[in-house]
Amino acid sequence: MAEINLFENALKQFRKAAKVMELDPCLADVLMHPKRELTVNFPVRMDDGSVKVFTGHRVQHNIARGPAKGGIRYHPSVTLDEVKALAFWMTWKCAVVGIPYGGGKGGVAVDPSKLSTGELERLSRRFFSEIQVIIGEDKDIPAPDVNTNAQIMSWFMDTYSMNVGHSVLGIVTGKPMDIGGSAGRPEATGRGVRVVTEEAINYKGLDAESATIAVQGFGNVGSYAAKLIKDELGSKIVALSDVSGGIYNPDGLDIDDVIAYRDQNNGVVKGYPNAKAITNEELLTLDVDILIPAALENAITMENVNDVRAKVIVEGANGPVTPEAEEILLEKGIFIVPDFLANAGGVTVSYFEWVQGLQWYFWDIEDVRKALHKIMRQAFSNVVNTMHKYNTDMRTAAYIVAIDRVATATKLRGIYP
Ligand SMILES: NC(=O)C1=CN([C@@H]2O[C@H](COP(=O)(O)OP(=O)(O)OC[C@H]3O[C@@H](n4cnc5c(N)ncnc54)[C@H](OP(=O)(O)O)[C@@H]3O)[C@@H](O)[C@H]2O)C=CC1
Ligand SMILES: O=C(O)CCC(=O)C(=O)O
Repeated sequence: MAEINLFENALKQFRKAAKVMELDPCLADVLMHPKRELTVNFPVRMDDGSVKVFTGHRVQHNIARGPAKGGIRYHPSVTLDEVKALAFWMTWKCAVVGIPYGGGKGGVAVDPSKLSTGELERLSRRFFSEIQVIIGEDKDIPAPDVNTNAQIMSWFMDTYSMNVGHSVLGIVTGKPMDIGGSAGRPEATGRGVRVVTEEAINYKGLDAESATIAVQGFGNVGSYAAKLIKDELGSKIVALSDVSGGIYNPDGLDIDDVIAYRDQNNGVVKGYPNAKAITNEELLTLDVDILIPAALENAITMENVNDVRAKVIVEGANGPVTPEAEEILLEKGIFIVPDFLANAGGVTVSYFEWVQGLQWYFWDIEDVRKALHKIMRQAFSNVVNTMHKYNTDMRTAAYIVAIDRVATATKLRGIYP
């Protein structure tokens, strides 16, 4: 299979929307370029006394509407192009939900499961110090993404705070609540997925309680999405997976039980007793009402798109469907809630966390959830209305809403006519 360049794919989506909305080509040009790209190669002392050099990146795609915002990922396949694509999507994500940020993203090419806790801490602190030249609570605010978590955010916050000599809560989001994290941030991306799934169910005239759902990826996003959709919408989660493979039960899985099993089983769902084992490939092509890819990018490509049978796809992950595969899904009439709308719940609660940190005043979880639901519902409705207005698909409509906001800010700030 030809190598997929994630940034090129992201630009293809953008160009499609720019054409539909007849965006000024000069503006399109500036909006397609990342503002800053920083690559750092940095040494980390390993437990055996040796020193290894790691490579990481931080990209700020656009800062017209506010500071750059976006997570940091640890994964062996991290590249600059991947981080550029993820930063690009963050710009549209923040704009589509109307929070005052631009887009940023970071990543380190590393398999964290191969590091001891000490090595992971040293790598995290050194990487954060290396990118400190471009980050700041009013410049660029990192957060968790794949394989990073609240502990790593604590090390980031502590490293920055040590370097400047006082505690800076607003430098990073996704922190534990004891050091300025927000109630509801761990569940936030999954909760946002739950809200747009409910909206999609209503929009498509499906019945929430009889709807069958398959979720690929059982980490932060996938596990909370599965739990909240089952608990709050009453839908049947019939299949789940992680990198080790999938599990399937046509009567519906008990998500709390699967989470408990995973937590006692080295973090994997493989071997869960009350279900049949399936592969990740089989999960993606199950005959379900709703498919939620919530693992990594490029899950649905030209290789498997013709086998996809879901009626609705809610993209929990960033970039799970390639542009070519999407055209086929759209021809088949499959309704897709695009990534930067579907998974915007995380950055929305990160925004709440940042605001709380700047004010040193913290909200109750009920207030966080209420504000999140309102923003996600409003964003879904804006995108559906735009889809009808332009007679287009949901992703293109989401780009149109978001591009319009960033273009307006860019024009107001000058330079462009
Ligand atoms: N965390 C957040 O707030 C947000 C995350 N996202 C996006 O959501 C996606 C998931 O992120 P998140 O949940 O945070 O990451 P996590 O690291 O918490 O979880 C990732 C999950 O995906 C699984 N996985 C990895 N590779 C594969 C594969 N090839 N096939 C099946 N499953 C796989 C992992 O399995 P295993 O554990 O076995 O490796 C794990 O269950 C990413 O695209 C991320 O960018 C988007 C918005 C916000
Ligand atoms: O919470 C955040 O700031 C960003 C999370 C993220 O990286 C994403 O939405 O892809």
